[in-house]
Amino acid sequence: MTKKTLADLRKEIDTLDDRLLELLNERASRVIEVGRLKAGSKSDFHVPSREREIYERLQGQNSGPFPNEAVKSVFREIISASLALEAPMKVAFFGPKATFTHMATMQHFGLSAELVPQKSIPAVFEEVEKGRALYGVIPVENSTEGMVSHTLDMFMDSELKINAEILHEIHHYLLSRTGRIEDIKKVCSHQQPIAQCRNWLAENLPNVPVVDVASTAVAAQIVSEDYTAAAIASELAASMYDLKIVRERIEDQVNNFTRFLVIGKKMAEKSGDDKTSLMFSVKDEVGILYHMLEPFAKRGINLSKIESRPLKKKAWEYIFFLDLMGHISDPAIAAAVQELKSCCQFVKVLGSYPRAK
Ligand SMILES: C=C(O[C@@H]1C=C(C(=O)O)C=C[C@H]1O)C(=O)O
Repeated sequence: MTKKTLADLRKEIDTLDDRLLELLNERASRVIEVGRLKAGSKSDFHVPSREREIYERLQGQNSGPFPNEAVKSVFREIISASLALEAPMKVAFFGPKATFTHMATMQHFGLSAELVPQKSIPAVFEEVEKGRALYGVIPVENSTEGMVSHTLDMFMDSELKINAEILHEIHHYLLSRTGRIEDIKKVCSHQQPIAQCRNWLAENLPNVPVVDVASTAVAAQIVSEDYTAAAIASELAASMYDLKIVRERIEDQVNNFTRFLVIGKKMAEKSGDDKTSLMFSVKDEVGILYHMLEPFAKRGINLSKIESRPLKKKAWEYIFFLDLMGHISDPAIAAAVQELKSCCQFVKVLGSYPRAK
């Protein structure tokens, strides 16, 4: 058999791409039909449980060599683009553009959703509450810096539900106009990334002043107008502000993850591998901390997090935030939450949603 030449192989790839494109258009026309049916029955356009089913089915049957992770990324974009044909989907996120929240939002919703940056966490809640966006994305905790208390506080007065969580690995990039480390006379960033890259800066740019600014995106913007400055920011900021990467992954700590929440008006459907978030305040009694955990312990329910925040309206009273494994529609969890109500002033279910992997 004669060996295929580069030209032969490229010709075959072109034919395969033609078939893929044809199939994508065939798929898109079915999605448009689904959209018409949904409009007729007034049902939800965006169905995350169906999307999950598609990813899981395809990843389960993929025999390679196309990587399984890429199956999900490719189909996320196909679904994102198809969904945009049914109805435009607006998602508000805590901006500005090129922040880690922006990257996490793109990772979750794909590139065809309309992503709208908001100036504050309360503004994200408001966009969703007023129906101007279908979902909102906000940061809730960082594996090295801890909880974003502002996000937790917002749930005290809001009826929005947590629909999903997104785990995003944080990498910091040193960016500048020239891309040359010797040109750098000043480094700008938000105080959190500065703290997370402290050792790297001390070792590599010991005599360069570090200036803290409002966000990594503001830092990137400053640097886009100053050849002697560098920003610590996301990889996305490099392309958005036309900057060069001086050094990549300069964070001191490996395994630096931020967890984001997707909020919406409805409760997410059960996926079979879910988490539930609760918020409650307890009566001021002896042994109350023991009693509030008892309903979960005796049913063998796994708690993954407990946080307390001062109840602002009253000194020395606290609100608890609890994450547990399982869905609120599971009988054991529903019973535990019911029992918790007997020792609490109030209990609010913030949402049941698929656990991020
Ligand atoms: C086509 C549908 O609508 C949307 C688009 C999907 C897709 O492209 O496969 C899947 C789920 C929905 O978010 C559907 O509900 O089946």
